[in-house]
Amino acid sequence: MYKVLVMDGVAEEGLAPLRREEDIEVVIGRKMTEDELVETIPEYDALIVRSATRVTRRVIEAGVNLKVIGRAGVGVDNIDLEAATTQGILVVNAPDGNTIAATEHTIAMMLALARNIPQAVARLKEGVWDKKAFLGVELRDKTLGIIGLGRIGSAVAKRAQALEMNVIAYDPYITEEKASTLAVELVSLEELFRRSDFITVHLPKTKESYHMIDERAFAMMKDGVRIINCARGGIIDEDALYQAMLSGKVAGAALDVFEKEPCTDSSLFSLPNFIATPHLGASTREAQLHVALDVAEEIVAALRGKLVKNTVNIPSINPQVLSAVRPYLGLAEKLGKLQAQLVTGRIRKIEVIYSGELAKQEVSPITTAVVKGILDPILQQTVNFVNAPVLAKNRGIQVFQAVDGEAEGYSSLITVKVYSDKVEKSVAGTLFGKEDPRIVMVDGYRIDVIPSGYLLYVPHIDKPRIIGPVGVLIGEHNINIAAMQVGRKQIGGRAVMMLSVDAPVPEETLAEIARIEGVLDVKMVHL
Ligand SMILES: NC(=O)c1ccc[n+]([C@@H]2O[C@H](COP(=O)([O-])OP(=O)(O)OC[C@H]3O[C@@H](n4cnc5c(N)ncnc54)[C@H](O)[C@@H]3O)[C@@H](O)[C@H]2O)c1
Ligand SMILES: O=C(O)[C@H](O)COP(=O)(O)O
Repeated sequence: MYKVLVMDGVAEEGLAPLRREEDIEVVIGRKMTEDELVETIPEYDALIVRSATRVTRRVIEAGVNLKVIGRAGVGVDNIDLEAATTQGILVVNAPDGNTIAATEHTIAMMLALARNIPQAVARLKEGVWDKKAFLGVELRDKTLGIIGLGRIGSAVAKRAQALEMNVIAYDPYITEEKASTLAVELVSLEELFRRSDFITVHLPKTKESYHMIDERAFAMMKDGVRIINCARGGIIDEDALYQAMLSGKVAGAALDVFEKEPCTDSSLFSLPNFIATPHLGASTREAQLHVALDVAEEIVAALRGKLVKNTVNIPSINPQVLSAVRPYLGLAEKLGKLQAQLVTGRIRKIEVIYSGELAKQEVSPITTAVVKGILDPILQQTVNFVNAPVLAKNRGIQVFQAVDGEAEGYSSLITVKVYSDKVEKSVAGTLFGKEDPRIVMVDGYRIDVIPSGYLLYVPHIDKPRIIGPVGVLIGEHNINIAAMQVGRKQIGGRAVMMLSVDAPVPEETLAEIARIEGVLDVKMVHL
């Protein structure tokens, strides 16, 4: 008998796929503290949550019988994925079921903001019939700037166009073709800030997007801009938003999400032109039914050992193919991740070339691992071995796989070429022995680097007074250099330097390195 614990008020009707299984018992859990959950979890085989329950490392480590954790929704920021993976627990989510709900909530927030609806309702309920205080603005002919043109951003664009708004977007990870099928003009972030009357964010919270809308960003915006966030708290700097609203720069803001949730006290609440909802984006009957059904089906499949579509942390591949290619999957993903950090511009094409022994194998899971590595840092949606090719296709990225007999002296070689609208970059890797991964080539230059931790990539001109000064600058910041590799093709020509460092090199130091004469570029990479 399997036991499934369902938390956070996941929709009952959506649990039907679990309830109809005779050997699955469904238990609806009440709100619990971490300690209580740690005490409760050992008897369960599966756990289903929304965003309220924090599935911490302690909870996961206590879940000695846990096989799968299901998130009835998109964001898995409340689940310690690393702990789950280490523990061999599958994490699944339901990324599509609440797209429309979040989209419609965004449109509702935009209209409520434009027409002061929440404020007018509140005043009327106080018994005041005040028409003068709530003069609104129309959406027609206004410019809506969408940051993040994924599932929700695209759906918001369509609806805003129906409201006769001009839609522009910033999303450096989608192609022009994808944007043009939506009839959306892709612009730089600065241009979006300068041109938009309304700005809405629909991207994941990442290191890159954290406080993306800050004091500097507000300064670039039009006077009287209106801001909406139905994505994740923290993308907008709430203190900077407060100041920008106080000064009148921002005419109104609507937040569904906050940096700290639940948020019941904020300086923003004192501003009359600020409206908010308590993370209601996904809270429609339809969305809750869809996400619950999706996740319940996934849990049944996972408990039966069947193929699971929306895995967050573990690949789902045919076991026979997996055992042949498994040793290369980690390397392939790292090569993809490396490319994602080295390439600038919109990626159009990924080419994975297999040489040597590997060319005789069924290599498509390895290609998928490369694509996963490239898309993973970019997308909020879980990228896994099942959906990575579809996600690449949907984003207009072509993926090619080829074999080539020439393995440059290695028993097997994986070469990953990425073509963007700005650059063409090639990296290659191999396994030393059975499972010792190495990056052995960058842009045709031979190197030998372990793909792990922090790497500093410095293409330069092969001449004296480059390697030393780079080392000195890093050393001055007390950062230890663990290894260094230099590859060149001819004396005095172009060369690449790859340093393994024990900590990230600060931005200012990267700028100093870039200023060394003969240094052509500098990039910090984390693998
Ligand atoms: N309020 C809610 O209840 C609710 C409901 C559902 C989803 N969400 C949130 O909405 C957001 C969007 O969800 P989605 O399903 O559309 O995700 P998605 O993965 O389909 O789309 C995210 C988009 O953001 C883009 N992106 C990534 N980093 C970027 C960056 N630095 N700058 C610009 N664009 C960037 C990606 O290219 C992608 O197109 C997520 O944060 C998700 O957690 C909130
Ligand atoms: O990530 C999500 O799916 C949304 O933020 C919704 O979260 P919720 O299920 O807690 O409403």
